[in-house]
Amino acid sequence: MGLASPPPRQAPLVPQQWADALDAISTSRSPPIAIICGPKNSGKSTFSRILLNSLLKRYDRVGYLDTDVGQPEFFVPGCLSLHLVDECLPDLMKTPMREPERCIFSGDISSKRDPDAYINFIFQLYDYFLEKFYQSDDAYSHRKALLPLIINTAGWVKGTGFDVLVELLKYISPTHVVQMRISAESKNLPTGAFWLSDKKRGSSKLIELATVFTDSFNRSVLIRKNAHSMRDLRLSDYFKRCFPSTLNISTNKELAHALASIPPYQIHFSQVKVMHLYCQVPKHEVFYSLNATIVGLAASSTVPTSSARCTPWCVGLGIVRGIDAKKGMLYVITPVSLCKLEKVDILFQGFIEIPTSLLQLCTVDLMRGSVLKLLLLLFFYFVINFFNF
Ligand SMILES: Nc1ncnc2c1ncn2[C@@H]1O[C@H](COP(=O)(O)OP(=O)(O)OP(=O)(O)O)[C@@H](O)[C@H]1O
Repeated sequence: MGLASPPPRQAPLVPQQWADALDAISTSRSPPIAIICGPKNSGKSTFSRILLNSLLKRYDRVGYLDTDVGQPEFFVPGCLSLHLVDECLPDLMKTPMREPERCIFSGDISSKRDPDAYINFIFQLYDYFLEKFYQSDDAYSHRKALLPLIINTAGWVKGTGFDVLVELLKYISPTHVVQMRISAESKNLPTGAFWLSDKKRGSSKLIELATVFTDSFNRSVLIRKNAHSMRDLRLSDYFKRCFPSTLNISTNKELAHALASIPPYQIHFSQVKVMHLYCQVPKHEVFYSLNATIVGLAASSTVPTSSARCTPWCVGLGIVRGIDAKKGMLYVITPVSLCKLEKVDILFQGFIEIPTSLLQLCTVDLMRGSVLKLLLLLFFYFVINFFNF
């Protein structure tokens, strides 16, 4: 019987069709490279997580390429990241934040603004995975253990998203393509190997899966997530890492106060190059434009030399808390360790916004400081004037 409104669950439902697919992928002879695609909210992430745990029964480590910049699985919004997971996920309904093996700052929560750059970011992460973890090393008479890879995609079905997916599938040529399908056919991807021209025969195994929840008319019931608040939550969780875990920060208010009082890193303008990813900023405004924004921190020394289209790896995010134009200083808060930070010489700026709850409270804190200063100044002004009089 179908479920009209699925209740919140502690563990995912794994129907037989899903179980068979998991079995087929995880017992394949060579380490699988599986791409999971299909409409939004159709269960791609849930299936990917179950697959991850399933593969960890056979492999010590599993690669996970997170391409959804709007709702990332393991890292922060605006980043594409490659993870090497070596422990089963304890909770399959949500994933904890993880430090990525490699990360690229795209600076946006969608691929639409610059699909070409976005595709190149995925290729760069994939090429890195292939080179490091998917090539046997016969020249040294011992074989590296190859790792399987899961590539979870955003809900790309139509328009630019569809074109991005086609490019991705052509380039990667995965061993398995898992396609989630819902009952509304017009919202699904085409069936079969839609990314290949007729003449070619692909080697990928195609698996089509139905979503798990249906109503009494057998129509798919999709559980929508609040993407905006999930992004804010991820960013808050990330910046909580600026503090020791022993410090009990449970509300956004506490986090905002803590962020407002932490001593920031001081970076001289001359130490960094600012790269605006989606807009041009007049030269004299470049540093001012960073004030109160989130930036991607990267080091030019990390640009992979293998390809012309490569971008420097991102080591993490920072909040530019203030700018002192006279001293030529930027004040940045970040959980990135000092040894990584020392190599950072690029600040990427895109459209990743500081969660409003943090921004308002930070501003209130800063304003409170300014108001106090103003009151003191007024007080001294009146005292001086009073005695002069
Ligand atoms: N097998 C399942 N068991 C329990 N809940 C599920 C299952 N599949 C999906 N859901 C629920 O449906 C919602 C959407 O699932 P999920 O996040 O996996 O979809 P998605 O296709 O990855 O979405 P998006 O494209 O937005 O990233 C989630 O709340 C998830 O918990």
